[in-house]
Amino acid sequence: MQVRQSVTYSSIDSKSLHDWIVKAIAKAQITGSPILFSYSQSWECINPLLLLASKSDPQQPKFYWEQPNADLVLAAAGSVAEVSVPNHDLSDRFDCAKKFIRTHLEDAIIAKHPELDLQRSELSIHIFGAFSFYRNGSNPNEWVDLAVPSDYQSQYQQDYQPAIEFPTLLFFIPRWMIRYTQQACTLTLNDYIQPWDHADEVMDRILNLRSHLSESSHYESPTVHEVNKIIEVQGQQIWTEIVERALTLIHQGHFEKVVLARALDVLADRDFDPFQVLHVLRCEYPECISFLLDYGVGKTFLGATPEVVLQFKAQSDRLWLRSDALAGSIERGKSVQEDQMLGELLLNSEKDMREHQIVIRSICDRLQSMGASVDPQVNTSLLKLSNVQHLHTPITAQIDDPDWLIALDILQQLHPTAAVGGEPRDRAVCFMQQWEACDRGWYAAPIGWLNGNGEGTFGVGIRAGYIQGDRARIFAGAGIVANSQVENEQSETTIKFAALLKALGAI
Ligand SMILES: C=C(O[C@H]1C=CC=C(C(=O)O)[C@@H]1O)C(=O)O
Repeated sequence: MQVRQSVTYSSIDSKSLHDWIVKAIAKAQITGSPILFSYSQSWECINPLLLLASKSDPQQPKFYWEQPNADLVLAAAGSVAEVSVPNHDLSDRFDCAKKFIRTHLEDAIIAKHPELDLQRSELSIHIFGAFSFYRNGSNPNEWVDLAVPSDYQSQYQQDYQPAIEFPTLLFFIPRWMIRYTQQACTLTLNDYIQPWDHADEVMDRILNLRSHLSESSHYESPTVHEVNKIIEVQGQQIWTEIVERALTLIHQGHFEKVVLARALDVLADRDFDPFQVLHVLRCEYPECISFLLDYGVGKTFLGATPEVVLQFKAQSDRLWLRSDALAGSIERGKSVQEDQMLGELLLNSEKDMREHQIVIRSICDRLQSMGASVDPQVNTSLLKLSNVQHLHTPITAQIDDPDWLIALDILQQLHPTAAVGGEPRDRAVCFMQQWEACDRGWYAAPIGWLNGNGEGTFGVGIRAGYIQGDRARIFAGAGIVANSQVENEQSETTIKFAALLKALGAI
């Protein structure tokens, strides 16, 4: 990927910026604590992904989000504040996320270039991050009847400890962010201002960063790698046995549905370039959200997800909510006729509709349990992606609450939906945690952004994987219900893997 990046910017109003900084220092002195300061101006940017690739330091956190159907691209790097909850920490991660947001956004000063054509209420500090699939401290031994036999554990699981460990919560406020829509492109620079800071020094810090971003740059992807090995982490035979075991438990009434994932390790002769991989995904899957999260330690989680677990927007004392029910899959046809025939087959499949209805029901029940009123109008249609088609039902709801941070409680309640967990959830998740050989990490978990205006979107981290140097671990899961056929579920996951395998240059 060798593309010239040319960036220009409108001339900054130094006087106005200086005045804002003086105000922020005065506020920091009055409160006796640092103040988050955010400055936005219009920006001209040809390609935010290239800007991120060329201007971010490998040690810095980075986030990229491209959602064509919402006309939104966000690219951000660096960190002025972050919170992470490691695996062994038993704190409530959703509570930690809420505290983090409150602490940092409460007294923040939000400033803008006088010529930026946006209301101050439209500007906001954005926070990016992800949760892991499993909550910390969850106990997989809760139901002995779902437990794995000890010989299975020793035989298959010990070699497959996660190669890459991700925290159960990671949220960060970036040092800079590009927000790109068809109408406008804005650059936001964030800084923490201390009571003892001098306005001129803060000005220098902000202007230096802006100049760095505005210098024309050039990004050249590292030499093209070659994939030399693909390893099925658990072995196909074992996955088949797990699906059979799940089917037995479904027939015995232990649960109705469980979503079981396979993982592949893809090894190359040199390092993968995550930006290049994401670039392929964003071109191939424009109906999906392309995302990348790298928390600055050489590990990147990326993918192109067709599924939103929660989108929210605060308006007065009300929060508008949307969640996707996505479950039931079939391949794409080689001709228009075959494709239509396969689509009809999926829409009329009793097994797939049942699998899908379980997801709709579980999302609606959980929204209602939080006090939300769910819109009764639900329409199921086909979502066609390059490699696969799905049954898709968007669910919308509203909740009256003056505190938009209730969105995080709702997210906690929704995750994992029955599209990536199962039903009843606790039993299904207990089974998955014990039988799947490798930790899901951030796979199939919420990843996304929110801002201080009470808006946010969290996608489900599927069609995704981790990249660390010359190795990648990718995941694909399938919902198992009564009447699922093991071979069909296996081929469904193979079709789903194709997205990442292609982007990694493995097929
Ligand atoms: C769990 C995955 O897909 C979910 C989303 C859509 C369709 C699914 C299915 O048909 O099984 C899965 O529930 C995955 O891609 O890893």
